[in-house]
Amino acid sequence: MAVIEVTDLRKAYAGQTVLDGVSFSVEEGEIFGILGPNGTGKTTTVECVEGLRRPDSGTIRVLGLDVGKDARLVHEQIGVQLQQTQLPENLKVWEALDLYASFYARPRDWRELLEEWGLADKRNARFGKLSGGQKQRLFIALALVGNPKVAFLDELTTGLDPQARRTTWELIKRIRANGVTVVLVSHFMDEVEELCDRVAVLDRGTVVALDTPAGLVGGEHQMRFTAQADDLGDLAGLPGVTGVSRTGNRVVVTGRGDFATAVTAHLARHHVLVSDLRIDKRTLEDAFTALTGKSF
Ligand SMILES: Nc1ncnc2c1ncn2[C@@H]1O[C@H](COP(=O)(O)OP(=O)(O)OP(=O)(O)O)[C@@H](O)[C@H]1O
Repeated sequence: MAVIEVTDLRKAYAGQTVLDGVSFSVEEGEIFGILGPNGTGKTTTVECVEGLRRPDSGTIRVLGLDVGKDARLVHEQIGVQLQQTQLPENLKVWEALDLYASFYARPRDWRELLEEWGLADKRNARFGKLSGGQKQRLFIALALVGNPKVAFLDELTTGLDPQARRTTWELIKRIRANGVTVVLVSHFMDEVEELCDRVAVLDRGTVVALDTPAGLVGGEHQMRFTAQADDLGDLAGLPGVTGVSRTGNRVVVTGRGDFATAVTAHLARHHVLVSDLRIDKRTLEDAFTALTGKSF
C-alpha cells in the first residue's frame, strides 16, 4: 500500500520554478530516499508532503488523506525531524520531549523514548550541552514522540563523525523495524546505499530516476587492460560485453554479469598477453553523476 502519493507537484518562488512536475509514491514500511544536488528542491518537496509548504499545483496524499485539505489529520500521524536551529539552547531534554508530546492526541510515553534512544542519563541536560550524536538522537526521539506512521528525516547525519553516522544508521533501521515508514533526504551516497529500499533522484525540480540503489547503479562495469597485440579477436561478440574501445594499447571493455571471465578466457585462447588489468564497478556516485551531470 502506498502511504505517500505525490502527483505532478509544481512550485515556483518569485517566478523561479523549483518543482517542475515531481511525482513519486512511497510504500508502507519502506525507507525511501530523496537524493539530489544542492538547491534542487528536495526540502521544498518534503515540506510540501509534510503540509508545511503549499505547492502551486499537484496532489499529495499521505495515508490516504489529501494534505491540502486534511493537514491537521496528516500532522497527527507523521513525525518531522527538526532542524538544529529550531530548539532553544537552554531547553532541557525532558522539557523538549514533554513539549512535543503535548502537540499530539496520542503521544508515546517520552520516558520510554529516552530509554530507547540512549538519552536517559541526559534527561536533565540542556539541548546546547549535548554532543552532535546526542542531538541527533533527541531529534529522532522528538520525531517519534507523536507515535507516527511516517517519519521524515532531512540531512540527519550531516556534521556527524563516521562513528556517529554509523550509529545513526542503525537507529534509522530500528525506526523501520518498529513499523514506521521513513522518508530520508540525504546527500550521502553510502547512506542511501546502506539504508534505502528505493531512491528518487531529483534534479532541477524533476525526478530523473526512481529505483532501488542497485537498480540505479545498474549492472554495467568496466574492464581495463593493456594488450600487446593488434588483433584481439571479436571481443564485442562475447556474452555480456556491451562495448569495446581501444586507444593504442589501452583497451576498455564494458559489460554486464560475468563478462570479465569470458573476456579473459577469450584473450588466453588468442594468446594475447595483457597487463595492468583492472575491473571498475560502477557506484551510485557514478550513476548520480551520469544522471545529473554533477558530482557530489
Ligand atoms: N522560501 C523560499 N523563498 C524563495 N526561494 C526559496 C525558498 N525556499 C527555497 N528556495 C529556493 O528554491 C530552491 C530549492 O530549495 P530547496 O531547499 O528545496 O533545495 P534542496 O534540494 O533541499 O537544497 P539543499 O540540498 O541545499 O538543502 C533553491 O534555489 C532555494 O534557494
